[in-house]
Amino acid sequence: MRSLGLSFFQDSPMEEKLRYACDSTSAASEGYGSRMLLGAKDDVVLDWRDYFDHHTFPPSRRNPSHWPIHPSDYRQVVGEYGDEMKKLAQMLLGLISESLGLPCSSIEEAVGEIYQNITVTYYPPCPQPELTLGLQSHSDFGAITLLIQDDVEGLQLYKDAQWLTVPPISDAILILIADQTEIITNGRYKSAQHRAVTNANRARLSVATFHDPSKTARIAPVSQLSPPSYKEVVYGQYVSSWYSKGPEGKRNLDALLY
Ligand SMILES: O=C(O)CCC(=O)C(=O)O
Ligand SMILES: [Fe+2]
Repeated sequence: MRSLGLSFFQDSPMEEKLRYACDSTSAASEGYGSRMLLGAKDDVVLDWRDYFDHHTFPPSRRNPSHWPIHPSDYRQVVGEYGDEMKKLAQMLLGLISESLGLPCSSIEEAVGEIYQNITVTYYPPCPQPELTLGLQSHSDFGAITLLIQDDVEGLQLYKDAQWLTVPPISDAILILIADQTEIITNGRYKSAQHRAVTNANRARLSVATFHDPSKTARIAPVSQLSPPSYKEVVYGQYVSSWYSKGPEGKRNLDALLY
């Protein structure tokens, strides 16, 4: 999966990449995009990254003709990778449920049908890394994210009021709890606040596989873990507000706290 992503970003001519350009006016649309955005003060670059987003579940959203055609096994590998990651995500949600004394299916039932997106992110070397981030501080807004990275440092986690660099173990799958799991477990599991930094010398690649509820799902803490500390939210409204206000750490989740 990583080598396919790298091949797309490093070997495809720009003209080929732009054939898959996503709709930059709508959030998380499928395809190739670049977020080398200028901030309000027009000399501030917000995110230093290129990415390709694939919609892989439910099956009705999966349309491999939207994905790169080179290398020749690209579409098949993305499909199989999505299938395996979904099974792993379901197993993990089951184990998290059981660890809280809940039936194995509790969190998955609260999430409902799983929407899966696979985002390959390419962070080119950045000539002045001290001026920008690869990806600003956020927690993922869905239920659970499975992340793989290459051997280049860049991912950082916020813990105990400081940023810790995650060792880039290239054959590990990193599990990131996301906001809806924090709500459903009533804060017993916390979503991970993270960001990516850039460096001047080496490009970095990561593949994040997000598992989210449907936009119409109503998400609330499970009744067994009451009294609820978080207000119920319609997932689609949560995502819209996340995109319109921006992440700034975990402020969108904090806004739901009683
Ligand atoms: O590149 C990384 O390691 C992190 C990517 C990420 O956090 C995201 O896409 O939400
Ligand atoms: Fe993330």
